[in-house]
Amino acid sequence: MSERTPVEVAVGVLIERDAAGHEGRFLLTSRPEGKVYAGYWEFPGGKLEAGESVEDALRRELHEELGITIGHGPGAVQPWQQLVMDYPHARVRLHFCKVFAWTGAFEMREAQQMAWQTLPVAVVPVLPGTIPVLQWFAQERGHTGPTHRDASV
Ligand SMILES: Nc1nc2c([nH]c(=O)n2[C@H]2C[C@H](O)[C@@H](COP(=O)(O)OP(=O)(O)OP(=O)(O)O)O2)c(=O)[nH]1
Repeated sequence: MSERTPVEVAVGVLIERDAAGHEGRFLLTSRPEGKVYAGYWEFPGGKLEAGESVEDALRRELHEELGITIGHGPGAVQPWQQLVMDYPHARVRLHFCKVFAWTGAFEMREAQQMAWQTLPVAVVPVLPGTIPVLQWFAQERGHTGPTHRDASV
C-alpha cells in the first residue's frame, strides 16, 4: 500500500464579525479556469512554497488571489482545523485558518468570483474539501439541516 505524501495547503476562512464579536458571513471564491475543479466554490488559499509557514503562505496567496493584506495583530489569523483529502489528482493536507482582520479592497486577480455566504451556502457546486468546513460551522453555530445545495439538483 503506497500512501502519497500530502501537499500542504493553507486555506483562509475570512469571517465577518459584528460589534459583539459574533461570527457572521464567510467568504467563498470560485476556482479559476484552468485549475482542477474549475468553477467549484472553495475557501481561498493555496499550496505552501518551500520554507513557508501556513500563515506566510496564506498571506501570500490571499494577496496574490484577492489583493488583500491579512492583519498582523493578535487574533487576526486563528489556526482552526486540519484535514487530509485524497483526490485523484493529489493528496492534500488542508490547514484551515479563520481570518478576522484584513485591509485592502477585494480584487479578483484570477478572474474568479467571490460570494459572502451563511449557512446554508447558496452557491453551487462546492468543492468536496470545503464541505467539512461547512459542517464545522454548523456545529459551532447550532445550524441544523443542509449546509449546502446538492450540485445535481
Ligand atoms: N484553496 C483551497 N483548496 C482546497 C480547498 N479544499 C480542497 O480540497 N482544496 C484542494 C484543492 C487543490 O487540490 C488544493 C489547493 O491547491 P491549488 O491548486 O488551489 O493551489 P495553488 O493556488 O497553490 O495552485 P497552483 O499555483 O499550483 O495552480 O487543495 C479549499 O477549501 N480551498
